[in-house]
Amino acid sequence: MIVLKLGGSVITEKDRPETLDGDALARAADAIAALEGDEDLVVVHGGGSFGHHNASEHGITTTAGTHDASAALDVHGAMKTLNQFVLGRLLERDVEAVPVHPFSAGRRDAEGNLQLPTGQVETMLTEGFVPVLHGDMIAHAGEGATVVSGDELVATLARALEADRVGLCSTVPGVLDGEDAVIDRIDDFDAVADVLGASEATDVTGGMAGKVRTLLALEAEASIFGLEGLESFLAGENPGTTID
Ligand SMILES: Nc1ncnc2c1ncn2[C@@H]1O[C@H](COP(=O)(O)OP(=O)(O)OP(=O)(O)O)[C@@H](O)[C@H]1O
Ligand SMILES: C=C(C)CCOP(=O)(O)O
Repeated sequence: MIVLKLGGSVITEKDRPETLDGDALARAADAIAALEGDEDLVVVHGGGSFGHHNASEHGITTTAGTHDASAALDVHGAMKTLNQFVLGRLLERDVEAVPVHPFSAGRRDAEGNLQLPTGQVETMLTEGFVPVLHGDMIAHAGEGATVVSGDELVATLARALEADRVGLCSTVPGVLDGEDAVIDRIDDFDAVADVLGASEATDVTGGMAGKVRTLLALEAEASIFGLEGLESFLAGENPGTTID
């Protein structure tokens, strides 16, 4: 069982609102379609230039919510638009991709912890589908609705489904050190904290520091790599940075 996140920074042009990077998405879809064997795959995608701009305009983050349904739907609608593009590129390649919209499926409790039932995802997998989730809005006790990042969804799914492998395909070839070289392995947040930054583009969910923190908390080993590493990751290798 593999849980794979396609970073919004890879599949969109993150600096230009609601702009797809069609070539990059096609390459990612090619790599997924080439996955051999009968390994289960769950795909999660991030927002990139879809979702983050809308959330930022409304002042919505993962902790600061809104009770304004039209603001929530603005962000959710942008993410559904991107989800349609991702599904479309996968379907064109005969990947049996089906959507799961987290806004309709999960919630956060008053402490902000994500609760995401996964029965539908498990049944989809058993029936031969590739579930495709995405960063989204989510009902949040006491806050209205907040943003849930694709990274959080990956971590929650990996735990619930007992994933063997977790991959984050981003726009960088891995986590970079102070000299921009890829760090091979990270097992301690403090050892790398000073090189981990936010995203360079509009991003309400935490950039690289948030990713490393989230992945370190997982039991399964995880990899962060660029588009050029996606095929080898799906083939069982460990491109980029391994987080354990
Ligand atoms: N030490 C680091 N190594 C690599 N990237 C870093 C580092 N510090 C900060 N970054 C930034 O983190 C970005 C990746 O995080 P980002 O959240 O944008 O990725 P994503 O998950 O692909 O996109 P999205 O959040 O839209 O889904 C890089 O593009 C880079 O700007
Ligand atoms: C709704 C939004 C902003 C999606 C956030 O998902 P991410 O790009 O994985 O951080």
